[in-house]
Amino acid sequence: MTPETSIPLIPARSWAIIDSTLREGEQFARGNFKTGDKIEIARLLDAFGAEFIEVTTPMVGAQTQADIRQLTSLGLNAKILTHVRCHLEDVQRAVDLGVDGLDLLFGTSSFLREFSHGKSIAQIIDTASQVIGWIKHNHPGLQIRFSAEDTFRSEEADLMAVYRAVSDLGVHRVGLADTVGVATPRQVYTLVREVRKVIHAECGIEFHGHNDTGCAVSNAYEAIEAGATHIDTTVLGIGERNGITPLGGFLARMFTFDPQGLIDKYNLELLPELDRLIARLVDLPIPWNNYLTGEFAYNHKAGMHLKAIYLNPGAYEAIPPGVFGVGRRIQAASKVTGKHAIAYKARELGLHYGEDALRRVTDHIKALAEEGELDDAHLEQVLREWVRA
Ligand SMILES: CC(=O)SCCNC(=O)CCNC(=O)[C@H](O)C(C)(C)COP(=O)(O)OP(=O)(O)OC[C@H]1O[C@@H](n2cnc3c(N)ncnc32)[C@H](O)[C@@H]1OP(=O)(O)O
Ligand SMILES: O=C(O)CCC(=O)C(=O)O
Ligand SMILES: [Mg+2]
Repeated sequence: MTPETSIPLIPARSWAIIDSTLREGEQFARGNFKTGDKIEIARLLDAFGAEFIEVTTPMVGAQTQADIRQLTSLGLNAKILTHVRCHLEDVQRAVDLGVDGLDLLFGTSSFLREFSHGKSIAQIIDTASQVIGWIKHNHPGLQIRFSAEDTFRSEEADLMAVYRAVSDLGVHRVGLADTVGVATPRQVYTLVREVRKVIHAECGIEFHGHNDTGCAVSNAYEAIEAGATHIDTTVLGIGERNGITPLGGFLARMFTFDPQGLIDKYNLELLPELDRLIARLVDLPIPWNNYLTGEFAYNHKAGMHLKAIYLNPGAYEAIPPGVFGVGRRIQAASKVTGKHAIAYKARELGLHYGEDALRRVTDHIKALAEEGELDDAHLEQVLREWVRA
């Protein structure tokens, strides 16, 4: 079987991951990583192939500063960015910690202008100009990103003024942040296209999407379709409230467009280890329906599915689990099973039935399962006894 040819090609080389487990993830209810945890997370993300790792602002305190220093001295391939307010003091504290870049932000919505920092758009641009100017003059090698926090509740004219100004000031990326998770995929697509028109061609576009309304993955996808170059993720999606675009969900989405590109770019089989590591550190189970690595993400049960799965797993799987280091589970013991699944199970046990016997044992198994749970061991027992009977 050849894959569907109508799937568009979005080359994996056209975008990069900024994993923010060590920044947004620290804003998760149970995210409070110790130095050793941070090193373990950073090393695993680096081994996975994440292009960027975003860490918390050094303004948090002395321990966080020391941790950033440790992380930047690990010699990772991933570039380390620190997330700081657009404020000279924060920036000056950050530049000596060995980071590769600074992710600046300033809220542009009326909510944040009124209730967070109290600055007008003109004052935001003026401050951005001072801060960016200072970085470029004193630390020209640092990457600079400027994000308009709460982008999707900001006035479009204000946004365009801010993005045009910071692009003219020479930032490497601008950021669009769906801070309260309210944006729809179409809004994200449209706004990214608009922003592209006012910034310089070499300036990247980053998207940061919260998941309050369940659109974090689709919004990240739409951002890329519209020309975004960088997507913020966290492992398992941890972050403020119910979090942001999860690394695994985002990769699952993008895999379908350019499987080989993803395989070449990342060590995808490390994803389960990353998910397990973060689940352990935040003391929560991996959700049962988690993208790719959830306990039942590759569980197949219905008879109609099983018949086809045995012939070609691609019939009911968009993404082959082995690529991400996970296995599939065939659940043949249930009331929704069918004769093909039962024949297959029997063959695995070295048992063979004629057509009639297969129909009868299948019906018997379905009836048993309708009365109560039937596990694999019980199914095996029934199949063996049936042959002897
Ligand atoms: C949507 C997001 O996730 S944004 C990132 C959120 N990240 C963080 O908050 C990082 C962790 N934060 C901290 O450790 C602390 O909040 C600090 C060190 C940054 C600041 O601490 P404090 O001085 O005690 O201030 P506090 O947190 O109560 O209030 C926020 C301050 O930041 C200011 N501020 C908010 N946004 C910005 C901005 N983009 N640029 C500059 N200043 C800003 C506010 O005006 C307020 O300062 P003010 O008291 O002078 O008005
Ligand atoms: O800096 C950014 O772009 C994102 C900040 C953030 O976490 C948010 O707006 O939700
Ligand atoms: Mg956020």
